[in-house]
Amino acid sequence: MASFVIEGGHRLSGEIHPQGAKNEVLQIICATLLTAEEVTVHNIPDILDVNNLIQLMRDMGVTVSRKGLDTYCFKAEKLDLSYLESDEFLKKCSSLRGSVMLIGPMVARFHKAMISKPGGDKIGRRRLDTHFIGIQNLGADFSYNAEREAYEISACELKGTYMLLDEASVTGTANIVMAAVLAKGTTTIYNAACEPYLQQLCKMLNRMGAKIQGIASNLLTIEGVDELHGTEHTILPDMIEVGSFIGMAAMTQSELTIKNVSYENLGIIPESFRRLGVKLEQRGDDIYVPAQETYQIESFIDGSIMTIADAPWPGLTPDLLSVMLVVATQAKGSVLIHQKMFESRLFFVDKLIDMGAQIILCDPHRAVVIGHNHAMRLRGGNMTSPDIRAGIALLIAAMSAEGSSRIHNIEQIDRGYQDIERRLNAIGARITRI
Ligand SMILES: CC(=O)N[C@H]1[C@@H](OP(=O)(O)OP(=O)(O)OC[C@H]2O[C@@H](n3ccc(=O)[nH]c3=O)[C@H](O)[C@@H]2O)O[C@H](CO)[C@@H](O)[C@@H]1O
Ligand SMILES: C=C(OP(=O)(O)O)C(=O)O
Repeated sequence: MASFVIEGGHRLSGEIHPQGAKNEVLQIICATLLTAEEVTVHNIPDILDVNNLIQLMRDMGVTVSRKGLDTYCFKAEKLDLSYLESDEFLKKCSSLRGSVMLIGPMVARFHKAMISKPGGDKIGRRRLDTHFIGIQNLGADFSYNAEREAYEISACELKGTYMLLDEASVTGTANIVMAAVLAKGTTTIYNAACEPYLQQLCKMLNRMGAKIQGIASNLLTIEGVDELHGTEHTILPDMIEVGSFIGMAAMTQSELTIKNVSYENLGIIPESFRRLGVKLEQRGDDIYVPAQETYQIESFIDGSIMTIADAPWPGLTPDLLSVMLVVATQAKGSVLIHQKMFESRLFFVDKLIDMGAQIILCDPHRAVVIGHNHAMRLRGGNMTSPDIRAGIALLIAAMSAEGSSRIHNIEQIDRGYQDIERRLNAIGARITRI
C-alpha cells in the first residue's frame, strides 16, 4: 500500500490542466461493446479505474490499441464469451464499479451477461435495483448464482417500453440506455439521470447510429436500431477534478488558473464554491482563482445558515462535497454540509478534527463546519484515505496544513486522479510518494 508524504504550507501558482472525466470514460468504454466497428476515444485519463477497465476489455477479447498519449481504439468484433463466465472475470468486475455497465451492452448485442457485485468506493449502500429493473423491463431475465455470488442475465430479444426509474441513477441510466439502443421499438426513460457524462454517452451513441432524443433532460426517448457503427469521441474535462483544484487553490490561498475546463458543462459547481465565499472568474474556457487571504461563507437570503447539499444533476454532485467540506474549515463563517445520497462519505471528518478543524458530525449525512478564517492553520497528521474523494480532500487539507502529513492507501486517490503528485508539485506542492 503506497503513501503520500506532504509538506504543508506551500502556496501554488501557475496553470493546471484537468484530465479527462473518469465517470464519463467508464460509460464510453463500455459502450464500445455495442458495435463490431472501431471506436476511437480521445482524452482518456491514465488512472487506475480506467486502466483496469481497458484491461478487462482486452481480456474479454476486444482489440484495444493505443494511438497516442491519451487516445485508444476499441474494436469489439468478436468476444470471448466463455471468459465472461470465468472466476477471473467475476473477480475483476468486483474490484471496479464501472464494470456494472457491461451488462447493458452485453445483453443488447450478445444476449447474455454475467456480473459479480461491482466494486468502487465503500461509501454506503449502493444498490443496483435501477439497473436490474430497467433492463428487466426491456425483457432480460436475471438470476442470482449464490455459489458464485454473481448475476446471470440473458435475453433472446429486448423490447422497448416506458419506464419511470425509482431514482435518477447515473450508471443505472447509462446501462439502460445502452441496452435500449439495440432493443426493438421505442423505450422511454423518465427520471433519467442527465449528468454531462450521460449527455456525452448519448451523443456518442447517436453518432454511432442510435436514435436518442431528450439528451440533457430527465426524459429520454430511444428508438431502437438494428446495429451501430464506429465513431470518434472526446472525453470532457473531469468536473470533479476541476472542483478539487478550485478547493485546493482556496485552501492554500493560491492564485491558480485551471485550463480548458469546459465551463458550460460544470453546471452549478462554480456557483457552489462562490456560496462558500471563494472568488473565481471564468476567463474564456479557463477558471482563474485569485489568491485570497479570506473567503466568507454566504447566508441564505433570509439570513439562515448556508447549506451545501448534493442532488441529482443539475444539482450539486455528491462527489465534490468532501472537498467543499475541507474548504469550509478555513472559511469565515459556518455551513451545514448535507450529503444526502451516501451514508458513509462523511466519516473522514474525524481525521480533519484531529488536524484541528472545527466540525460537528451531526449524523452520517450531515456535518456542521465552523471555519477558522485562516486564523489557525490545520496541523499535519497521519491518516488513511477511505475513499477517492475523501482522499483528495485529505490531500488538500495536508497541503494547507502546518508541518508534514502522511496519507496511506493512496490507491484510492490513484483510482481517479492522474499522476497527481507530479502535476501538483509542478505548481508548487511538496508531495512525495513512498
Ligand atoms: C462510476 C460512476 O459514475 N460513479 C458515480 C455514479 O455512481 P452510481 O451510478 O453508482 O450512483 P447512483 O447514481 O446510482 O446513486 C448514488 C447514490 O445516491 C442515491 N441516490 C441517487 C439518485 C437519487 O435520485 N437519489 C438518491 O438517493 C442512490 O441510492 C445511491 O446511494 O454516480 C454517483 C452519484 O452522482 C457518483 O457519486 C459516482 O461517482
Ligand atoms: C464514488 C466515486 O466513484 P465510484 O462510483 O467508481 O466508486 C467517485 O468518482 O467519486
